[in-house]
Amino acid sequence: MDRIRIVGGAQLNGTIPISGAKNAALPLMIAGLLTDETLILDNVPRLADVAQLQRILGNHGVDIMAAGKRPGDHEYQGQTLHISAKNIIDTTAPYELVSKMRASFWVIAPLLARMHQAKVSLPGGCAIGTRPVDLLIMALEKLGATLTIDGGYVIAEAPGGLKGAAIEFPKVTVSGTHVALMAATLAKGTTTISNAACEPEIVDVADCLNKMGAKITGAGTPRITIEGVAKLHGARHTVLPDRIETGTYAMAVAMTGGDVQLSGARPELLQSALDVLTEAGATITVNNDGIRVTRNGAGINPVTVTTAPFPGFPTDLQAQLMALMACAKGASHITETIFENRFMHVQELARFGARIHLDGETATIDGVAKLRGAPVMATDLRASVSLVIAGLAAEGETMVNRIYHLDRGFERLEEKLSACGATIERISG
Ligand SMILES: CC(=O)N[C@H]1[C@@H](OP(=O)(O)OP(=O)(O)OC[C@H]2O[C@@H](n3ccc(=O)[nH]c3=O)[C@H](O)[C@@H]2O)O[C@H](CO)[C@@H](O)[C@@H]1O
Ligand SMILES: C=C(OP(=O)(O)O)C(=O)O
Repeated sequence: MDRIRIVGGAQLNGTIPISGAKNAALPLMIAGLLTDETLILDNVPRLADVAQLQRILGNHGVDIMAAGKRPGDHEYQGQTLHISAKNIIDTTAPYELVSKMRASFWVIAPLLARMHQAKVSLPGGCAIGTRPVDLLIMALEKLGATLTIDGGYVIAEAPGGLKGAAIEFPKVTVSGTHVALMAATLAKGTTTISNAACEPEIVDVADCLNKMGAKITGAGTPRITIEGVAKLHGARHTVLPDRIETGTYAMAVAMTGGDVQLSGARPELLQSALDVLTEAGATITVNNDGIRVTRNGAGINPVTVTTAPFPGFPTDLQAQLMALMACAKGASHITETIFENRFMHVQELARFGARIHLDGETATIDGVAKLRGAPVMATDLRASVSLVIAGLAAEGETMVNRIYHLDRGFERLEEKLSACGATIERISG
């Protein structure tokens, strides 16, 4: 199994290009199932999750052509995918494929909307909580589908097609909103989604669906309205920049000190995190090319932060913030409200000498003057990268084991960080 070796202590200085967002690219690829014409997606990141979804879509009969750099592209352009679901040959998404990645479960929505049937294994994904799919099932039932669970599979049927309905989510759910949105585009009549997730990735998917001929208004607000159409067509769409990757590198710079340009980043996608970083003592400047993060000399101020759905502080940056606060001048408090078990990084950060006390959903972090490198490993994506950040700031050598999760969500992590002066390398085997 691959590992990442880091020798910490150096400041980060230079430019980091921000990739397309994993959490937008995945539902956008899935939306390709809604049409028999070709959907072209630009700026798709090269990630293990994207490759895995290509396999899953391939199993349904989808043709995917990947093109790399084109003349005129700058060095770090993401890949372009041509997704053609002309013939869907299989409406089953098997356990072996779906269990590796949570978002793959969402294929249930377009399959049901277009083919009126789907059999999809219950999902896997990051181990950060129980992560049920009851609200996704509720939304599809509201749209007139019949769903049963048998042998670990959700079997969904809507023989006469889906019908528009009023869907109200009792809690904000990104997955529920994606599924309801995609399914409703081809339903007969009008659907309203209340208490919808407002995450930028939902807006990106809605924008793409509208380019494909869907009639969606209100995406980015808690109330989305979808007027169903009989057919969607092909379109071309560019995946928005990854706000979690942006926030992760911003926190890395805040922790090590230095001066880094996050090229292509969009500040409005992570304002709450940028505000927290400013409070912590980093200087954030917005310019034409993205966001510049600097921290010179001064120490890190402690903060009190609670994760919340967008536009609140994202749960996907909670672990990284905790790494940063491990070196703050005083006690910080971080409360996780989205996932009940997203603290797997606490015991690993302790290996660096971090002092973190967990009480229910709140972690108290007593900052220490210096972290020291250590062998560590993590069981989820953002926890893994929090260990990389801690390793960059720690004195001495850190070995991050079991880096499979990192490859799911961070494109060319070692390359981007070494270009800014970090000593970081992948050790294969
Ligand atoms: C691929 C992707 O985009 N993943 C993101 C997505 O995950 P995901 O879409 O899985 O997260 P949700 O917003 O759906 O989950 C939020 C909360 O609702 C609960 N819930 C969800 C569905 C359901 O049927 N029943 C239920 O109880 C979940 O357990 C969780 O406690 O949004 C999360 C919250 O911003 C992010 O951390 C993930 O990175
Ligand atoms: C939790 C995440 O991914 P997933 O929902 O695919 O597990 C994530 O992107 O941080």
